[in-house]
Amino acid sequence: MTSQNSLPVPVTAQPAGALTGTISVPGDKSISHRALIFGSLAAGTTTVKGLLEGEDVLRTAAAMRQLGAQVTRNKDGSWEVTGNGVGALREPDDVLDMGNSGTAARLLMGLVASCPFTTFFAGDASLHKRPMGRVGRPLEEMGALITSRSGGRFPLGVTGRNLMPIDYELPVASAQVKSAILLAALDTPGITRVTEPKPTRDHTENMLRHFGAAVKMSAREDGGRVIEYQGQQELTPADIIVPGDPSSAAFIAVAASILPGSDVTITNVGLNPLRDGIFITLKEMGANIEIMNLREQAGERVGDLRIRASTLQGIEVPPERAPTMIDEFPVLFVAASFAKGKTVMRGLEELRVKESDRLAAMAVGLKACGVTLEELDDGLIIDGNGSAPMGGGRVVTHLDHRIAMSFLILGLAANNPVTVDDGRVMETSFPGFIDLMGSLGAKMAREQAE
Ligand SMILES: O=C(O)C1=C[C@@H](OP(=O)(O)O)[C@@H](O)[C@H](O)C1
Ligand SMILES: C=C(OP(=O)(O)O)C(=O)O
Repeated sequence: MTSQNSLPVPVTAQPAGALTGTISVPGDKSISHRALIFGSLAAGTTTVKGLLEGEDVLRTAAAMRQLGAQVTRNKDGSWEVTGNGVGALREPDDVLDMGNSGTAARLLMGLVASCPFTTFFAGDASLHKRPMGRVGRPLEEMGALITSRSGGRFPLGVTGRNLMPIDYELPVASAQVKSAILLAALDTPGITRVTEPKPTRDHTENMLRHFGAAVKMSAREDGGRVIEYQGQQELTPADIIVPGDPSSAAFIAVAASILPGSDVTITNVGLNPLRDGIFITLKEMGANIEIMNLREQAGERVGDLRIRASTLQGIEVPPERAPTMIDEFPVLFVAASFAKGKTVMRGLEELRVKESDRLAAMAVGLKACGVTLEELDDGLIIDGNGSAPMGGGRVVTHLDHRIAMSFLILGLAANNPVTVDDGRVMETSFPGFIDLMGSLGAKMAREQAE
């Protein structure tokens, strides 16, 4: 893992011309974590193609090995995961280091809650600030024992037990909490029921089905969803092709929309209807995004995106859409900074507990780049005048990959270069970001060490 063992590497984006070309983005981070986890629980070997080889996912790979699965990379870039069946994990002989990854941390807490041993977890400075009680509480209700620092934060230990199923309504819209409970339910007799008032990404449910398990999902009249899982079903190995990450594609979609003359095609992008809110929102703002070649791949919707530059208008983003684009708000804030008029984005209190407080980090950086905005408790109102912001300045990324990439996109289209203080953290979700952007014509460079 590179991002923690070396000095910060500032990266600068220079104002650029049109972006053009056809590319694909690295694999979906959410699906990649789950492919490794479920592959490790099925008895036999699962081959995974297109796995995201970003630091967050490599943490999950390392953790699954520590828990007794065989996880290997083939020469052709595919991965093989061999498990021993549900309930067959072994006690790790060291702490599981989850690095910067909230998804790895929370999903694996759920997974080990039914294992008859104690698993210790730690992570980086960003992860140690993030709330884990939201996962710890339902797991304790099921019978697991969580020992943590005050406030339920990392580092912590999860002592697994024979669990009881629960009927749990999520207090926050979180696919990580939902998934942690479903993973705890895998080896728990009886039916576990999770209700989500606002539907969140359903990759865990899709993948359980892909591995042959029965999952009942029902829609409520008020728009919520109920997921029921009968524990102790066997999982059958099932090969996976991971689609490109829509959260990564979003950076390029915004860049191509705001850089005049751009015409970029991104092939093989995951377009799960619970992940595509950013593209719907950009289109509502006037972006020219064409979705082509829609298809189904390993239980997930996939398509190609063609994005041509356009003039964006400010809009009000429906707060109920937030869960379908929760990681894309930082780059949407950038798009809104180039739009004409006010863009109102609310219902975003969850952004305060991501890798950084993304509302605060973005507000400070955007203001330093000359953007007019109002920071609310639960969102931002950005008032654009339809032309490029001034840019300039050096932005603090707070160990947050999405803050780093968002400001580099802003720097491409602003009047002056933008520098982010540390680009290493982009490796967590988008390895090769600088080179891929360069292949489209963007100018981004790491500062040379003296
Ligand atoms: O389940 C997942 O893979 C994820 C869920 C989301 O987090 P929350 O569950 O905290 O909303 C998202 O922000 C994260 O990047 C990935
Ligand atoms: C919030 C994110 O990830 P995680 O919660 O897995 O750290 C993200 O990738 O934007």
